[in-house]
Amino acid sequence: MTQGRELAPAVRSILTAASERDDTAECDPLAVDARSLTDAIDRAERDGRVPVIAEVKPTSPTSDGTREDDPVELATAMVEGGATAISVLTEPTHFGGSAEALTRVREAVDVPVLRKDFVLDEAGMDVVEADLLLLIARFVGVREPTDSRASRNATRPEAELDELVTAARDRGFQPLVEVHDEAELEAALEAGAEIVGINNRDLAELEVDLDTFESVAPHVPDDVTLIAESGISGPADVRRMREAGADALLVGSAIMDHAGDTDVTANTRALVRATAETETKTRTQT
Ligand SMILES: O=C(O)c1ccccc1NCC(=O)[C@H](O)[C@H](O)COP(=O)(O)O
Repeated sequence: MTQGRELAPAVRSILTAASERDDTAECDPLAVDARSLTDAIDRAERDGRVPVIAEVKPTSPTSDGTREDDPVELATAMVEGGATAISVLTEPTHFGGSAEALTRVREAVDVPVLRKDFVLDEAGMDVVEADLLLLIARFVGVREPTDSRASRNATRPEAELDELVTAARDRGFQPLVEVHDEAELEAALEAGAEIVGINNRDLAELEVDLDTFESVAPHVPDDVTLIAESGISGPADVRRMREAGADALLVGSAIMDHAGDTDVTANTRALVRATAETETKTRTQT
């Protein structure tokens, strides 16, 4: 799915690192007993909370700094602020994440936990248990060329999106398929995705534009759980994404506040309580 436009150098570097990762040791496929995201969203809606998936994101290529806080303390503080689910970056080199952090977070909270990483094939799934697993449509079927001819990963076959969706479900994960445009959405739906994230961050330029969600969301069938990802900076953006049809929002930077080091409970709560009583969802099936 990456044909066409160039990727930002930081994203190329992320993909190269993903291709060369040695945490994808050959091991038995995981068998996960997953916590349901849709049930968690329903609970939030009943409580009058905007469903927010709060992200433990120590740093990133576009962050203003790094937060060194313990991931468990961050995650429990986010849940205290009303988060419906937690996303944990497990990519170590560019995001400061780890599989161990995810495991500790999942043990500490009772909400669903998303593994946010750059999974390119089935072997990449069997690293750590999580309730949801991110699959990025743009990166499926593509492996960055590696200089390391010795890298055993260079010989792993590339997978198709439908195969990865099935493989994730076979392990018990709920696959969250991330898209950025209509073509990727079509591929995600053809692959059988039931949870779709529209990423407002363009991985070619790393620029964020909330218009992306607004333009792609109307093409998402109503029976798909739809998540607005990236660039949601405050309550006004929450309202905007909800009005455009988001069932839930994935928020990292605005909660982590890498530069300001503010209270993640308060930051989460501000988003969870962003909507007034008059909330509308205008997504229509096409
Ligand atoms: O966040 C980045 O800088 C980034 C750069 C390159 C590829 C992916 C990147 N982010 C991954 C994410 O999906 C976000 O962490 C997530 O959607 C939350 O975004 P935000 O609320 O804007 O931090």
